[in-house]
Amino acid sequence: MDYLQNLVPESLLPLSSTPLLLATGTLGVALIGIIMGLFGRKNHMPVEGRTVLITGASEGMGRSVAIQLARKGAHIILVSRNVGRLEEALADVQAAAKSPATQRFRWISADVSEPDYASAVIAEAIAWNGGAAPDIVWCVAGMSTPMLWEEEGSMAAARRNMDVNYFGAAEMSRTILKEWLSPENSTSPKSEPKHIIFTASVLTFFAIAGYSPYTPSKWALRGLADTLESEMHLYPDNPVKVHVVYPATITSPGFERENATKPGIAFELEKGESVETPDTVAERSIAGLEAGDHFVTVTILGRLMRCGVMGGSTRNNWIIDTVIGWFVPIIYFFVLMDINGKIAKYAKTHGHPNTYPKKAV
Ligand SMILES: NC(=O)C1=CN([C@@H]2O[C@H](COP(=O)(O)OP(=O)(O)OC[C@H]3O[C@@H](n4cnc5c(N)ncnc54)[C@H](OP(=O)(O)O)[C@@H]3O)[C@@H](O)[C@H]2O)C=CC1
Ligand SMILES: CCCCCCCCCCCCCCCC(=O)[C@@H](N)CO
Repeated sequence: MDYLQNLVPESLLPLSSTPLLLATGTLGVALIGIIMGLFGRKNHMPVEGRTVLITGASEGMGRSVAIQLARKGAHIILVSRNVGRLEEALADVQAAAKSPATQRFRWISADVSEPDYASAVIAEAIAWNGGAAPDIVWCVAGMSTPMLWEEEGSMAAARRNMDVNYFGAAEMSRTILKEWLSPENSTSPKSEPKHIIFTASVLTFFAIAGYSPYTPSKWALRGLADTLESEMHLYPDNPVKVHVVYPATITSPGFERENATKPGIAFELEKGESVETPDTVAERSIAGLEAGDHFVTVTILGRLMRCGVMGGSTRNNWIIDTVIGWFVPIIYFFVLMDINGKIAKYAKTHGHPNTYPKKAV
C-alpha cells in the first residue's frame, strides 16, 4: 500500500478508500455489463432495404441464408452454377419476402472457381441494382472432397477445393472491395458499414484425419479474412466489416456428396458431433453477424474451438474469449488423447490404409 501514500496527500488518506471503492465498483459493473453484452444489443448488420449478394445460394446453407435475409427485407442476388436450381431457389426466396411489392430478387449463374469470374458477376449486379454495388456479399459457395492424403486423386481434389473454397471467395472479395473502397464511394466513418462474409468450417480451428484436400482451403480463408480486417483500417471513410462463419456439420446436399468420398476414420471421428440443418446454421450465423462478431460460430463446441486458436484475430468479446481461451488447452489434452486413441484403434482393426476396399467414386 506504500504507493497509495505517495499518490494521495496525507490529509486525504482516510477518504481514499471511498474513491477506490467507487472505482472498483464501477469497473466491476462495467465488466459485468460487457460480459452480459449489455452494450452490444444493437443490430450490427441491418439488411432491410439493402442488397445482399450470396454465392452458393441455390442449395444448403446459402439457400437458407437467402430465404432468411429476404424475410428481413433484403434485396437478394443468388449466385451459383446450375440455372434450374437457381430458379427454384429464387422462387422460395421470393415467397419469403417481407415486402414483396418493393423487394427485388435475381440470380446470376457463375462458376466461382473460374479466374476473374467475379468481375462479370459484380458488373451485372451493379447494373441491376441501379448503379450501386451490393451492400453485403456473403461467400457461401464451397465443396468438400474428404480423402486420405495418400489416396489416388487427393492432390487433384486439393486443387479443386482450393479453387472453389479459397479462390472463389478471394476473387469475389477483391472485386467487391475494389468497388467499396474506391474514393468515389467514400462516405464517412459513421456510415453503415458494408460486409464481406466468408464461410469456413470448424475444421479451421481443429483439423482431423480424412479432410486433407479440404481443410487447408478453409484455413486459407481465415488468413485472408484477418489480413483484410487489418487492411480495412486504411480506409476509415469506406467502412467495411470482414467476417468468417465457421459451421460444423450441415445436413445439406453437399454433405451427402462429401460422404461419398469420406474415409471411414473421418466418419468415426465426427460421429456424435453436432449436426445442424441448413436453416439452423443460417439462423445462428445471421444472429452472430447481427451481434457484430468477426468470427461467427454456430455451436458451443465451435465457440470453444474458436477461443482456443485466436492468435492475433479480432475478438468478439475480449474478456469472454480470453477467459474461455485459457481453458481450451486443458480440454484439448483430453480431446487429443481420445481422438488419437480412436485413430490408433481404427488402424488396428482396419490394417494399413492401402488395404481398404476401393470406394466406388
Ligand atoms: N456441409 C457441411 O457439413 C459443411 C459445409 N461447410 C461450408 O459451408 C458452405 C455451405 O455448405 P453446404 O450448405 O453444405 O453447401 P452445398 O454443397 O449443399 O451447396 C453448395 C452451393 O454452392 C454452389 N456451388 C458449388 N460449387 C460452386 C462453384 N464452383 N461455383 C458456383 N457455385 C458453386 C452450389 O450450386 P451449384 O452446384 O449449382 O453451383 C450450391 O448452391 C460451404 O462453403 C461449405 O464448404 C462448412 C462446414 C460444414
Ligand atoms: C475444445 C474443443 C474440442 C473439439 C473436439 C473436436 C472433435 C472433432 C469435431 C469434428 C467436426 C467435423 C465437422 C466437419 C465440418 C466440415 O467442414 C465438413 N463436413 C465439410 O466437408
